[in-house]
Amino acid sequence: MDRFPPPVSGALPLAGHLVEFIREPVELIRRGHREVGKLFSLRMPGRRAVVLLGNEHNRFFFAETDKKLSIRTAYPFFVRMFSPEFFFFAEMDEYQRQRKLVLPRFQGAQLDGYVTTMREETAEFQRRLGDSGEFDLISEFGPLVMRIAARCFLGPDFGTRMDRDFFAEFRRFSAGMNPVVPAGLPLPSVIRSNRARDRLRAVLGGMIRARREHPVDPPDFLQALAGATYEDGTPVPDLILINLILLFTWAGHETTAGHISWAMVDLLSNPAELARVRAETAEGPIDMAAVRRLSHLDDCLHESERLHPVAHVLLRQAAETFELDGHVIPEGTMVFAAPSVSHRLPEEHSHPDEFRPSRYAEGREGKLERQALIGFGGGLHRCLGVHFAYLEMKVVLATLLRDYDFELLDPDPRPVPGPHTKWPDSPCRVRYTRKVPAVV
Ligand code: HEM
Repeated sequence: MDRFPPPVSGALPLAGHLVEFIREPVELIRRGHREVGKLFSLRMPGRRAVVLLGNEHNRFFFAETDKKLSIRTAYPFFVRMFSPEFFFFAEMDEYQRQRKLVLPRFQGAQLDGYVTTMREETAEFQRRLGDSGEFDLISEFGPLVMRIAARCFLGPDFGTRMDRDFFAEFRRFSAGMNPVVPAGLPLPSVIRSNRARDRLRAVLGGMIRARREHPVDPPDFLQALAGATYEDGTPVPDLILINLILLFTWAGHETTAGHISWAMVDLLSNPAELARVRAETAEGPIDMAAVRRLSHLDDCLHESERLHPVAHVLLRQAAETFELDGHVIPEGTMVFAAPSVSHRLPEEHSHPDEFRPSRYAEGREGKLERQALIGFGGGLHRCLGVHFAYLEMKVVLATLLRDYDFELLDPDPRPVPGPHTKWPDSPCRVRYTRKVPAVV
């Protein structure tokens, strides 16, 4: 097929680009851009693969999702972790039905209810930190984010039902995600993940049944799900409800912990920007009204999303053969978008490698810069938890930066190698000293 997009160099005889993709996907895609441009191919054993870069191609990628490009068949490991006919693995009608159940819980005033939990968990985190010391960002932010998600989605009593095992169990479940190896391969990590999934399902099922027998008022996230029906009044099967809770806890924990860690690194490496954020957080408790005023922190978080998108590649599969830029993309081809590379194209972002939150300032240019960000995806499947994640990152960072002085002990960390979520590689430690008495 000579109209297939040209390949990047470096394919090995049998493995093609697979080994390099597993080790350093971002470097490989950057080289593809340098050598070929914004549309090129990778050689993967037994599969065709192409990479799309830049704003125009990103628009195509999201606009054609569920049309020429399928998200349903793109992440096969997801079916094993959850189930067929669940969320974006389901037919469009069923996906929309399930999405409508939860969308309101992540919008508008509903989000305000999570702020109290986020503040309480951050205060508890600070109690554990004490007045001074050192910590590795991802090792500490990981459990903090997990606790926040568990309490927001499972309620205050999740700890008594799950105890510390919940976190270990959840990590085992999550470690079964592997975007590269074939879904059916019985790797030890996959077997452990399946067992953890089954145990988590049993506990979550018990919690849902308990809420039906003993409802809480006002209803929280779990209560709302326990009593949920579809629009036509049909009850929602328990397996769908359980999977939704697993999905939200899973989809948000490594990603959010990674993003907060990068934001911390970026702010501590840019004292002038940090000073502006501190000025916004100087007074009073970090409640919803305060969060709404944190516009510079918001810009900084967007800049960290641009420079270090933790979901560094997104995947679709060609649902039919189509033409793009004069090339032919056959049905079945894996199609990648790569925020990690697109976000730093010099022709689309000025000073692409510099931390410049002012690029999002009011006005047309600032708006265009924001629209070019795809760290949370785009179109219909844009991250359902984006507002939750931004809220959480603001509450945690604003509180910590208000109350502590930090120093970055491992400057300029590299992203963790490999195909998974790209957080800063350890060690990435900070030293901290409390500067004000706690305000809770
Ligand atoms: C910094 C944190 C996060 C990042 C970077 C992130 C990133 C993403 C991205 C890139 C997608 C689109 C995937 C694709 O198009 O292939 C996505 C989808 C999704 N995310 Fe997030 N996410 C984050 C936090 C969260 C949180 C906190 C939740 C839930 C509470 C969540 C739930 C979801 C769900 C349910 C989808 C699927 C949406 C759909 O297909 O309709 N995410 N996320």
